[in-house]
Amino acid sequence: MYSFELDESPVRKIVIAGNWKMFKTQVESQEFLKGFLPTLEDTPQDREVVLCVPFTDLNVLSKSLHGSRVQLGAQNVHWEDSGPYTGEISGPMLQEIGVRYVIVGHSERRQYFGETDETVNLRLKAAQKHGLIPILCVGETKQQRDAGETESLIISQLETDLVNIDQGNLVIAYEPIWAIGTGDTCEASEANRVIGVIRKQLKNPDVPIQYGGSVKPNNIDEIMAQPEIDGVLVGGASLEPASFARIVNYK
Ligand SMILES: O=C(CO)COP(=O)(O)O
Repeated sequence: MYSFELDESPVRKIVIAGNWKMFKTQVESQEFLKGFLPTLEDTPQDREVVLCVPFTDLNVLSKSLHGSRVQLGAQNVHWEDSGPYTGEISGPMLQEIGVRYVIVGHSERRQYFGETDETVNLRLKAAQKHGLIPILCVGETKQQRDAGETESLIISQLETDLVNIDQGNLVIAYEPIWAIGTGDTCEASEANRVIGVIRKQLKNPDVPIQYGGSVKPNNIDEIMAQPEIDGVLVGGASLEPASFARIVNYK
């Protein structure tokens, strides 16, 4: 069984993505690249490296990343192509400036900005319609974990989020909310187990599934050694060139 999985797994893409959240002005983003881009010289080619940056940084980074191996990502996308939606950004706007990935349904959007599984589903469809690869975030709170609801919660998120979504053009990130920004990383073996549960829910078992939540230079090697984990979505540790470089260049 295990060797069967090993034979099958090379088709799964490895995606190492930084989520800058609401950090870095344009000037700061350029400073970051000066330190970060030179560290990618020996990074194995089979790893996709992505930076998901604030909307205001996208245009300038699109130019600075041109010719580099780093893919540009946004952190949200609206479901309409255009319209009276103050404060929102659409798929065509992202696509036109060279954005390749977009985070959808991050727990901070769900928690602070009223994102629901229904709106997550609409945003996923819009991303795919415009040739963007969505990174769908799912994960449980501490309370849900303590109540033994981790699996049922994630299964219910996926059921709604993935209605009519092309699973050939998708990344999923398992981000337990209690592990985000807390330094309280989920045990690598437990993240591996939950990601296995997620994979069983999918029609396409080759969807890359990342782990996110307090990923750091000192735990990346153990996380990436897990057979089910196809990459990471990194918050705080993606803000410093040296720490994100160590993560991207995991052993
Ligand atoms: O939310 C996250 C990535 O999307 C994780 O954030 P931290 O890596 O800062 O815990």
